Amino acid sequence: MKTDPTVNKVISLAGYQNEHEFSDAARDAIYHAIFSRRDVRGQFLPDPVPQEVLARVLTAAHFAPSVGYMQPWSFLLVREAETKARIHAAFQQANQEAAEKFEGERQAIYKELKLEGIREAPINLLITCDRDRAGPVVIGRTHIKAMDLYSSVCAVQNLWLAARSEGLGVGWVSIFHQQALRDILSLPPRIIPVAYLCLGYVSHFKEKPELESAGWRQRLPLADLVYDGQWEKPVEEELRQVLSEHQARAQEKRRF
Ligand SMILES: Cc1cc2c(cc1C)N(C[C@H](O)[C@H](O)[C@H](O)COP(=O)(O)O)c1[nH]c(=O)[nH]c(=O)c1N2
Repeated sequence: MKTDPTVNKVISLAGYQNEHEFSDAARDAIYHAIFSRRDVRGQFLPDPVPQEVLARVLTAAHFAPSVGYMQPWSFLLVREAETKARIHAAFQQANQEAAEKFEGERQAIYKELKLEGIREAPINLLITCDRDRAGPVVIGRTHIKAMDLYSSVCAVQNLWLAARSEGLGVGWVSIFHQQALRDILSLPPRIIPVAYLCLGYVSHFKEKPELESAGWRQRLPLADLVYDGQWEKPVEEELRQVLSEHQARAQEKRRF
């Protein structure tokens, strides 16, 4: 393989665009994980998750980017049935309150949705953010304090994708009063409960987001969300078409 410095491209029969890109198979695997990842609520199997597998997905989470390399996350494993039952009761209370926010047919659909797998998933995992992990001044967080929270969310996404590649489902449950999680899991005040996740092997991964299948909400057209230099100024038609085509390919699980 050779690099043509004038165009900064690798010239090779293998069809690589540049010397840093993954092989086709590796790249396909990354996109496959992204497009086939699902929020899992109702398909958990009781099969135990081997420690090796759990260690791999937690390591993936720990290698997420973080503001000022703060690594504000911790990973609180919840595996005892009794603690899960308390968490589930907290969910049920909050979920009842949430259902009341919708009216008529919308409320009926809401009540039909299964929005957690707390008791069925063998592992529940709380990913947190320690707002004091790296002292009062953190590179990149001086003006926007929420950057540490965003960093913990990056860890969540790493774990979610790694889990998909392991055949493990992940479901995010956020229908809680934060104080309930704090009380049940003894979190000190500086610790923010960022993501309560249900984790385990699954009978199957659904093709589409469950909220899409339930008619709650559809995936938005990407081309309408990409702007050109100014808020809501559309990009050129050619790029809009390429974006639409890629969204269709992703939805139909065709190769990129
Ligand atoms: C911050 C956050 C919080 C929640 C979620 C996600 C995220 C990112 N999601 C999952 C959400 O409904 C799901 O991601 C979308 O419906 C899209 O589906 P897929 O994840 O693509 O399957 C989610 N799902 C659920 O059943 N109960 C919940 O409380 C939550 N909470």
